Amino acid sequence: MSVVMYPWLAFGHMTAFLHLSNKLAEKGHEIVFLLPKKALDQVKPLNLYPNLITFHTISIPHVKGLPPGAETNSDVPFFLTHLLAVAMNQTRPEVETILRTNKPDLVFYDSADWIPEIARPVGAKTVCYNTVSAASIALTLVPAAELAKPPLGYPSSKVVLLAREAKTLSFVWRRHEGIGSFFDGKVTAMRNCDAIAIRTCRETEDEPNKTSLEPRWADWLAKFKPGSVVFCAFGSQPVVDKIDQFQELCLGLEATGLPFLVAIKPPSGVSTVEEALPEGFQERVRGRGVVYGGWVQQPMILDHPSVGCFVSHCGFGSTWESLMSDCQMVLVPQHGEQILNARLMAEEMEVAVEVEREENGWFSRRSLEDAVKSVMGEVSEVGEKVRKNHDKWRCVLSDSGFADGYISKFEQNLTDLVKS
Ligand SMILES: C[C@@H]1O[C@@H](OC[C@H]2O[C@@H](Oc3cc4c(O)cc(O)cc4[o+]c3-c3ccc(O)c(O)c3)[C@H](O)[C@@H](O)[C@@H]2O)[C@H](O)[C@H](O)[C@H]1O
Ligand SMILES: O=c1ccn([C@@H]2O[C@H](COP(=O)(O)OP(=O)(O)O[C@H]3OC[C@@H](O)[C@H](O)[C@H]3O)[C@@H](O)[C@H]2O)c(=O)[nH]1
Repeated sequence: MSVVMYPWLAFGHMTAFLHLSNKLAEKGHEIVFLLPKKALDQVKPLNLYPNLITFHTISIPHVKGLPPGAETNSDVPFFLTHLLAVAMNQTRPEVETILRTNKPDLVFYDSADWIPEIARPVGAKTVCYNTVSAASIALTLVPAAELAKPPLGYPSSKVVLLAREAKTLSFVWRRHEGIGSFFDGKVTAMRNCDAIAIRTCRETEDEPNKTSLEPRWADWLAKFKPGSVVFCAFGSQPVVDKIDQFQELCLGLEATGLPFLVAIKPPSGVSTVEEALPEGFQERVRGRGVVYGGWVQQPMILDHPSVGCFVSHCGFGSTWESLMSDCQMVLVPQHGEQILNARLMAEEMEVAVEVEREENGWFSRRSLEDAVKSVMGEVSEVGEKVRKNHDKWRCVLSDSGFADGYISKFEQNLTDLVKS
């Protein structure tokens, strides 16, 4: 089959689409992968089948209100995400031309809800591929009487939001000029496609990677004892918005006394992470702690023998990557969808520890320090419990028959869809 993929302009989505592309290419299918120019450097190394997966860069137009040159979510503050959706909508003519030229059998998309309208005339079937958890979809898209009330038949009493956390979902129904609401867009995307796919269960992020870890990090990590370093990463988007919370995070890691590497975007109001660091912090942690504002090779860092703990924001990509690693996991989710991923890991599967928050939703350096120590301490009941459960899950999820079964069935469904 020939397939075109056009994911939402966020790394968490692009990487998930690329992992699926690898699985389809492994079966011999051809993929044209559409993405903004700026994302190419990060996404290209994940391509395991360059003979079958071709990247095609799309020009993302400037929209008033977006930072100049913004092309992906990592260039855009969270509260302006809707403008990135406006920019993506303006790429429709370019994508239409690509579909007319390529005449694919299938087009995969998640956010660009107009894809079915331009795919149908060229005879292509469409798949709305959801890269976030089924729980997040259920709580945001199934209309319920109360905000974020789980719909009928929802299988968990633990993967839920507290009342104050549910308030963060108000953006779902907020209408924006020209694009309507997030809810409208997602429902249109789901209604008009020929098939809905959801990324769930065994993930593909544990693919062997062809490149090696950058020497600057490999050399730095090699200085520390096996399993001793805390790696903290908050995804590709700026998520810790407030400078005070950013500093609590740094101070909490400092207080653990362990070596640590943080990869995070700067908070609002500053342009580099260095400007936001607490006073005297760099001098105090020199030699054992680094806070870095650029892109790092996360899966490879998680795989490094010196790394023993992953402090994560619970993006769904990072959630799967941490599950497949053998790091202890500490969770500091920032938004509704990430909070649900955290509940799944901490409450339902009991493989991780979620950092406690105060009534106002903030976490303190002390709560972060406690959470890290609870999983890294040599004699810790909690640490032992989550490690044991995590080992069990990793074993189940890594079994090769497990993943292959899913992919083969999925490929068969796609073949039937194309023939139908
Ligand atoms: C703060 C607001 O953020 C903006 O959200 C965009 C981000 O949305 C993330 O997550 C979701 C994606 C999907 C999806 O692809 C398909 C679905 O059927 C449902 C969802 O739901 C969510 C989701 C759910 C709950 C929640 O609290 C969320 O924050 C998101 C996506 O992964 C991320 O990459 C996007 O950037 C939103 O546009 C809004 O304008 C902002 O104010
Ligand atoms: O420096 C970096 C940052 C990120 N990454 C990779 O980029 C991906 C990030 O994806 P995540 O899903 O974890 O997080 P993001 O915040 O980028 O994603 C976004 O879309 C997916 C949603 O589940 C998240 O809630 C949303 O924030 C991961 O595969 C991670 O390994 C790096 O390799 N290096």
